[in-house]
Amino acid sequence: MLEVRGLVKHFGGVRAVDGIDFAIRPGEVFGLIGPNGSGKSTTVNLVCGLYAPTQGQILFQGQDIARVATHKRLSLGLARTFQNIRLFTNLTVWENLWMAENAPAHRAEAGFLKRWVGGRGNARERISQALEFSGLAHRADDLAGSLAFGEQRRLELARALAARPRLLLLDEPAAGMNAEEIAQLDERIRMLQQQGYTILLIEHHMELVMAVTDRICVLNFGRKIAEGTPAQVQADPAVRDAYLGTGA
Ligand SMILES: Nc1ncnc2c1ncn2[C@@H]1O[C@H](COP(=O)(O)OP(=O)(O)OP(=O)(O)O)[C@@H](O)[C@H]1O
Repeated sequence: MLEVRGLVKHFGGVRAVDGIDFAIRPGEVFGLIGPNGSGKSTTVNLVCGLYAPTQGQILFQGQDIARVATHKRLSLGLARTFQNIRLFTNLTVWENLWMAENAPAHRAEAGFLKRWVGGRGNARERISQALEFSGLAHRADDLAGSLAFGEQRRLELARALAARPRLLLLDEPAAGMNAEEIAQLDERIRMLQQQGYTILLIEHHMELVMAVTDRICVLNFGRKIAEGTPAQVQADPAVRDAYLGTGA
């Protein structure tokens, strides 16, 4: 589904990502973890197109997208949520989803009026489903800015889903959430996987990562130090060393 080969990103003298490789299989939940500053966000930004790589390939369904514009990546089926919530706070919940449904990726498919009345494959129906899935149906007409923090995070997820991605990038979705919200997030990630989504999860909350991922890639100082199942990476001395300084 997504393969990263020899990916490098330097910011001046900082080697934020320093030659990493990994491959995500269709239908899996793939975790990307590592201590602060290890290169996770930079990797996600490279994959979704916010940054151009210094070197390396990003293959999405076999096509090298390393130089493809962000909105085109969205149309190919790559959507993300942000670590820092980025919603249109002056629009309603429903309108935020409608904007996503009508992302540049889908604009060419039908005229405005046709889309507005829900002509293109029932956009309204899909928005309803995204609202239902994220537990926000009762807040559809409220301004996004008036939602509680946890609800805004759910709206971020719903918005990414409304773009109908094949690969969903979740950038620290549990940040700032309480235990109950994290349990709900855990459940939602599993449901999305059952529905056929492929997910790249960047997360600091280890319990969540270990519970929902199939495989994990561990970064440290911009390099991959381990890859494997949750059990394998947890038992890896290099990983324990990177996190706790208590390895081999
Ligand atoms: N735009 C930038 N300009 C310069 N340096 C940057 C930039 N973005 C990231 N870096 C540096 O690159 C390195 C990797 O940062 P990155 O944000 O990718 O790490 P991270 O693993 O996502 O960290 P965190 O867990 O704290 O979010 C860090 O040393 C960081 O300071």
